[in-house]
Amino acid sequence: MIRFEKVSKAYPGQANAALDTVSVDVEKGEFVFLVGTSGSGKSTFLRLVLREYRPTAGRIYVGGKEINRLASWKVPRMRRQIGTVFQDFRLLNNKTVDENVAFALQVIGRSRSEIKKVVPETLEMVGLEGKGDRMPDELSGGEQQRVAIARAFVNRPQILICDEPTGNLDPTTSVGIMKLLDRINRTGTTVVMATHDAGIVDQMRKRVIELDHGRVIRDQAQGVYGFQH
Ligand SMILES: Nc1ncnc2c1ncn2[C@@H]1O[C@H](COP(=O)(O)OP(=O)(O)OP(=O)(O)O)[C@@H](O)[C@H]1O
Repeated sequence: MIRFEKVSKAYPGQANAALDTVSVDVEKGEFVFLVGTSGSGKSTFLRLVLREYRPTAGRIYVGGKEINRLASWKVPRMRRQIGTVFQDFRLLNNKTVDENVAFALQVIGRSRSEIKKVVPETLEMVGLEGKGDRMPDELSGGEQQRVAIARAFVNRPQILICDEPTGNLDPTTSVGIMKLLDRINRTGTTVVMATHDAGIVDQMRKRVIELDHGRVIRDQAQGVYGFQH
């Protein structure tokens, strides 16, 4: 589903590459944690999958297509198969919960009748039934993140990319969010999640890819956060 072949990325004016000859293969339906100290390249990896940047060298395939060869006008369609969830939720604060989730479908041209059906279903799935009329600032952090996940998942993308989704949440709330991401993964969605949350990584026992100075230094099935050497 996601394949990096000897991918390097150097930002302009930076002496060291943010990613250095990274080769990784993520199969459809996998759940993968990306770990590593601050600045090790996790966000750069995720942004390359979204083609927010192009690599300096190497090839990236998403859903079998080499995304760097894709014409710019095809990029929005490619991104539709990828949902994104961030640490800071990124909700539209002047819109209700319903509107936030519906918006993701409106921009891809779904019909009003479909939106009316799918939005409540998705809110129920993330545990927010009955909260569609609330504004984001009337929700807890955990609930806001559930809205963000509903919005990311509402068009049933093949891939969910999460950049520190529990970074602003307390441990108990984080466990709830991880259960939800696990459920989404079980529907067949590939999940790639960058995190500093050792407790969660150790609990979930999923594949762990560790980056250090832009290089993959560990790729472990059913891994833990900090490997005992
Ligand atoms: N837009 C940019 N321009 C220049 N350098 C950048 C840019 N974005 C990231 N970098 C550099 O690339 C390297 C990797 O950064 P990246 O954000 O990918 O790390 P990270 O592992 O996600 O870190 P964190 O855990 O703090 O989010 C760092 O040295 C960073 O300073």
